[in-house]
Amino acid sequence: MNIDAATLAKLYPLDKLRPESLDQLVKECAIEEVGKGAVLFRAGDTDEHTLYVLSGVVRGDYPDGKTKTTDGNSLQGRYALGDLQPRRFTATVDSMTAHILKVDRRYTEKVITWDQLTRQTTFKHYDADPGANRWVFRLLHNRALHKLPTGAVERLFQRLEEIPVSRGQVIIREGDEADYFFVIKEGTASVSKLTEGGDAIVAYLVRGDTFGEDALLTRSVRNATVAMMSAGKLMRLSHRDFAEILTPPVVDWVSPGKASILARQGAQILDVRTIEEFEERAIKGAMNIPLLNLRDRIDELDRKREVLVYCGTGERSAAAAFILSKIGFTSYALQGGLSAMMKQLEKAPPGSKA
Ligand SMILES: Nc1ncnc2c1ncn2[C@@H]1O[C@@H]2COP(=O)(O)O[C@H]2[C@H]1O
Repeated sequence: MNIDAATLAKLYPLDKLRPESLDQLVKECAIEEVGKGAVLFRAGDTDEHTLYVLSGVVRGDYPDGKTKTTDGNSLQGRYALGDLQPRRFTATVDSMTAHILKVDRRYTEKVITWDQLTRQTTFKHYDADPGANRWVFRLLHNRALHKLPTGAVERLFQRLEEIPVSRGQVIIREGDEADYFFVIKEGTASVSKLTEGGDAIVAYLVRGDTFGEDALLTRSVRNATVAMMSAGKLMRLSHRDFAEILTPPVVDWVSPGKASILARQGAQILDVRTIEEFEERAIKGAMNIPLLNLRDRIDELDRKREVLVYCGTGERSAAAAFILSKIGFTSYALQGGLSAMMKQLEKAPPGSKA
């Protein structure tokens, strides 16, 4: 069974979306053909997907013994299957086969928010040309934004300010004070760092990519130079708006007490200070990836486990938690940094019941 925008347009609440939003969402959808007895989710599960029964029959068994049936060939198939989280019932395929459409719940929510926002006549960033809005859909893939409540996504788009940029223009210079966070609306940019051998390009950025968050979060100077490789447009967010809208929902702070519980439950402990600082004193069992190397060494972390990040005070760990969130890690930044954690460990060493 193929999925196209017309199929999505029959489903609630996707039927309200603009064609360009449906076209983007189609790319994120998967249809699975499953056989009788397959369990789609269990009561109590929490997961990232919204499911629709496109064909076949699915039985829902509630913990109290009640059951309900969803027939994909009837109107019921137009509504998401038991969309509350955690799941209220166990969903099992009851027909010989069923076709189940699966889509990332949080991405869908963000697309719906953007779509509704652009219908407001006061909204300044909507462009009737569908191609001109591609940066938005790419930006919405940024996993850090998935943590933003709907109101914050609206505020983010309202406060972004568009600026035209020319080829070769330096947007951020390594060592400068920080003022703005940027999203690329049109064009490409390079990120370079000063090395002993001169400037070295470390990354290329394209439409929908973001940059400039490190210095805002660490309250230090820019750690790289970002220059435009082509003319284009940037969207920028002031330091103040970044701190108000993006930092609180994206960076999850934990107290030393909660951090010890996370560590006991198997979270990876990541120290983002320099090698010298790490060698002098560190939390037992921690791995060291200095903040400046984190983007290049991300593969050393286990994506399936939570990451507890710490540094000296909390500022570098906030930036690290932001970088990790962007690519889908569940990460926490330790409030108060290493010394707060050391005090906690003296009170309750690992393995103790406290
Ligand atoms: N290796 C990298 N890959 C991608 N982006 C980077 C890399 N290093 C630095 N940056 C970005 O370049 C920006 C320079 O300014 P900031 O330090 O505020 O934030 C930095 C990051 O957003």
